[in-house]
Amino acid sequence: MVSRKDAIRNELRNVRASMNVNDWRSGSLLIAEKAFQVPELRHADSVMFYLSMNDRREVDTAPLINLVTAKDTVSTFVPVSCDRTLCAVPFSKSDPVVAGRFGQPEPLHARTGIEEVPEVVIVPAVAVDREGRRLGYGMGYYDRFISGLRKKGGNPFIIALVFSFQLLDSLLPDDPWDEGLDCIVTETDVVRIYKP
Ligand SMILES: Nc1nc2c(c(=O)[nH]1)N(C=O)[C@@H](CNc1ccc(C(=O)N[C@@H](CCC(=O)O)C(=O)O)cc1)CN2
Ligand SMILES: Nc1ncnc2c1ncn2[C@@H]1O[C@H](COP(=O)(O)OP(=O)(O)OP(=O)(O)O)[C@@H](O)[C@H]1O
Repeated sequence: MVSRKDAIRNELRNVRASMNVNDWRSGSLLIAEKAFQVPELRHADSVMFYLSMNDRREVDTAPLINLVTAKDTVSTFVPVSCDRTLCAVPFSKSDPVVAGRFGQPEPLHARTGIEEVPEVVIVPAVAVDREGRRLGYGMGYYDRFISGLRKKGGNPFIIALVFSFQLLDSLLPDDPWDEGLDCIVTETDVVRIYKP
């Protein structure tokens, strides 16, 4: 049976994959500029990015990585999959990358075992809603990772980067393990989610 999450996921993945390269590139640039206006990111000392799967038209993180790392005091991390969760490994933009298990770029020389909780975590998404729910590829990697950071006592600020067609007006299904977003950035909007 196809769950409601799977149905939305399949539909939005297809729409996204059909974006033409110019719209993807210009949209990603606008999203980077907007995201860099978010104070929590602009002033962060440590940030975890994702390395985008550009063929799938995930929002390209390269322009944002350039903006954030222009200040060379910022520690930057990217995820590598370890067991059923993610590890944050230090990353510089000149580091060589290779395709991971699902085709996601990962640093060739991943230094794991870093316990630091990044102040800001930039997450990819297939779809999000205005209350901060997020759908990914459906394997729960980011949910497990973020809940693990909270168990360590961290309180990272979570920002999703999406194209505006991925920000839905209807609400996504909410499962008990879903970790909420703090902020959503599209080409046209910054949506902050207020949690009472
Ligand atoms: N760019 C990027 N990096 C990322 C993620 C991501 O969503 N995007 N991740 C987010 O978690 C983590 C990697 N996890 C991923 C999990 C599944 C798939 C994926 O494409 N799955 C296949 C199905 C694979 C299978 O069933 O064996 C698919 O959906 O087509 C990709 C990444 C960390 N790095
Ligand atoms: N904290 C957690 N502990 C144990 N299992 C979890 C946890 N979070 C998620 N899962 C499992 O992960 C699976 C996928 O969850 P979901 O469909 O919400 O993924 P997603 O948010 O779309 O994926 P991703 O986070 O990888 O981008 C679920 O079957 C769920 O049981």
